Amino acid sequence: MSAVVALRRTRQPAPQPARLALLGTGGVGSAFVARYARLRANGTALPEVAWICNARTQVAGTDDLSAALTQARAAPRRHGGFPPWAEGESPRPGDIVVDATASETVADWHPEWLARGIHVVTANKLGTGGDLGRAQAIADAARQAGSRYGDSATVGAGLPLLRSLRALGEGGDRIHSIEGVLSGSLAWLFGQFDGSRPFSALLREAQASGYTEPDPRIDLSGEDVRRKLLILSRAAGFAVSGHEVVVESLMPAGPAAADAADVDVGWETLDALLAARHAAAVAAGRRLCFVGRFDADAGSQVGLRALPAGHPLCAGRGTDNRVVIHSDRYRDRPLVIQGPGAGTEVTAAALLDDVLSIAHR
Ligand SMILES: NC(=O)C1=CN([C@@H]2O[C@H](COP(=O)(O)OP(=O)(O)OC[C@H]3O[C@@H](n4cnc5c(N)ncnc54)[C@H](O)[C@@H]3O)[C@@H](O)[C@H]2O)C=CC1
Ligand SMILES: N[C@@H](CC=O)C(=O)O
Repeated sequence: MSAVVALRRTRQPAPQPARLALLGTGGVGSAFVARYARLRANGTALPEVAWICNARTQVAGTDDLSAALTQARAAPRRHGGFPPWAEGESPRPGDIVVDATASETVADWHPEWLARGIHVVTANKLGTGGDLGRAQAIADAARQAGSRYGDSATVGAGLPLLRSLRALGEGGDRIHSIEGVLSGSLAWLFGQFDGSRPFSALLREAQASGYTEPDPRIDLSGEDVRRKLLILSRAAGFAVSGHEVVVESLMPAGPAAADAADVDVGWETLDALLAARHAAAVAAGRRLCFVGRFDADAGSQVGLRALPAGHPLCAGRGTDNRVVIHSDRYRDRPLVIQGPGAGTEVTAAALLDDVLSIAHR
């Protein structure tokens, strides 16, 4: 006769629903809130936004997210001290932090959150495109804690670049090279620049359209492309350090040395410089393209190139990124991925795609 032993069950607390914390209420953060509200209104199940934060304040999420966003954006400047979100209630395991800042401080928190079981979704490239140690700490923390790192907004504003590289690696392919136009703002600028309007005027337009970094020097110095190339090559399995990427900067000395607040002051110094490069390229039947290249054997470079007008890298339009990947299976004919690679709306959409993929897993 068998005995059925009733085991007394220890009562498990009901799992708490995941919440969202949005850090950053600039162009991308605001577009995130607008898209979030649209998706919710259409019936998409999304975690509640518990906090909206920026460098100045933290506002509790309410049903009226647009009002919470307005309140956060209107908060007065603050000087020194911990960021407001670091002083309040912490997210708990299972929550999702969305990083729509360009902040080193916030990027430094990525490994810490992941280690605590908090998922991170980011447009901020500094987490995996900056210091190699931090990028490795992010990967280790996510693996050990089982938390997720949504990074599709960091390169190509959500184009299927990182996921394609990872799929190739998982399928046993070694990546040979990754080359392309990786800056949406510079693609747009060099596509528009025909000598009829000063480069500085176009730059201000790109800035107003939300294509550039908060500090456009990050684009013009090639730093943004260096970060993206590092993110891509690291995702392809190569432990590349920033100093291994040879970068040609477009920055003239004046704006390079200016305070961030005065950064608009010297853009006119770019005009003559780039007009001369443009005229020389046109005279040779070429087009200016700002290109990043990672080669598994020959290293990495970033810089402005004058390419034959029919060159495959010149085929994009507007803010298009165009990336050419060679791997074991794509040895002779590469995989080519092209599409809009900058802009607050596509970037916010990429962030929400990552949130949805984590929330609905
Ligand atoms: N604009 C685009 O096309 C794309 C942008 N990105 C990335 O998105 C991020 C945001 O870009 P934007 O919205 O244009 O910048 P933005 O300058 O308009 O906004 C940045 C926000 O971050 C906040 N912030 C700064 N330090 C903070 C801190 N310590 N704690 C909390 N909040 C802090 C600021 O208060 C501000 O609200 C950047 O990392 C950028 O590289 C990524 C892909 C495409
Ligand atoms: N400033 C960046 C924005 C997206 O990453 C770019 O120009 O591509």
